[in-house]
Amino acid sequence: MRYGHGPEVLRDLSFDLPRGSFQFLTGPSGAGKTSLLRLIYLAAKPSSGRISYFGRDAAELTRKEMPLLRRRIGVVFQEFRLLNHLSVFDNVALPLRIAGRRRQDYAEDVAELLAWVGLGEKMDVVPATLSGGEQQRVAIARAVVGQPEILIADEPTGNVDPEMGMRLLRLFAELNKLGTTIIIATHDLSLVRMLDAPVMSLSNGHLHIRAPRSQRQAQANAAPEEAAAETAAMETPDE
Ligand SMILES: Nc1ncnc2c1ncn2[C@@H]1O[C@H](COP(=O)(O)OP(=O)(O)OP(=O)(O)O)[C@@H](O)[C@H]1O
Repeated sequence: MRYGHGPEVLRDLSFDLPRGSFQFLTGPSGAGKTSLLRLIYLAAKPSSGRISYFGRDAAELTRKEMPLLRRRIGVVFQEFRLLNHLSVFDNVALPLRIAGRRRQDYAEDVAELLAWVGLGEKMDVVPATLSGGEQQRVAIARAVVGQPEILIADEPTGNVDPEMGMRLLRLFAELNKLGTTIIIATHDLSLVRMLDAPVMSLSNGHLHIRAPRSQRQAQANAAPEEAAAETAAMETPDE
């Protein structure tokens, strides 16, 4: 991927996000994490190469199919993208309304989710009156409320304290247990260590994927020398 005639920001990437998997995406600032998430969300097109979704080549999706596909994906953007003419409650309920659900059927779920992210008292205010961390939690609640098939989150805990960060990670882990495929970009390695998940690591536009901790430990027990060599080869500057 390149922007305009600029240099390649991502190159030689090839990977699958297996259905129901959970992965972290890490890498230094400017490594291309947001660009990769934008490709995955189909908000940007690869300059060359192919992305396929649920077995379909993304380039072949029609104008009608694209919004339908996006409804199956929940996204937490770095800049939140909340609607300021709607209350916090209505921002979170928006994906359900778009999906044709009735207010009386979802009101309780939305209120419960907002209470879980610590915003039970702020349901009726507009997002502009909230702090950055509170707005981030509204964006997260909106992304997860419809139990999307895929959740893409760009630094979803960037503006909250460590305790809330762990709470949000638990929310993502619960969603993953219900079957949602999750990819979370983060600089926060303490978050990464909390889950036994694979870590996709970007550096200078290249990607490498580190297996989950338990898998690496099992390998180390089975073949200690090979595992040590592999670990040395995969060591990255951010861990
Ligand atoms: N709209 C754009 N136009 C031109 N170049 C861009 C644009 N967006 C990003 N870039 C460049 O692409 C590279 C990767 O940026 P990207 O935002 O994907 O990195 P990142 O890993 O998400 O960084 P951070 O952790 O700081 O958010 C950077 O060199 C950046 O300058």
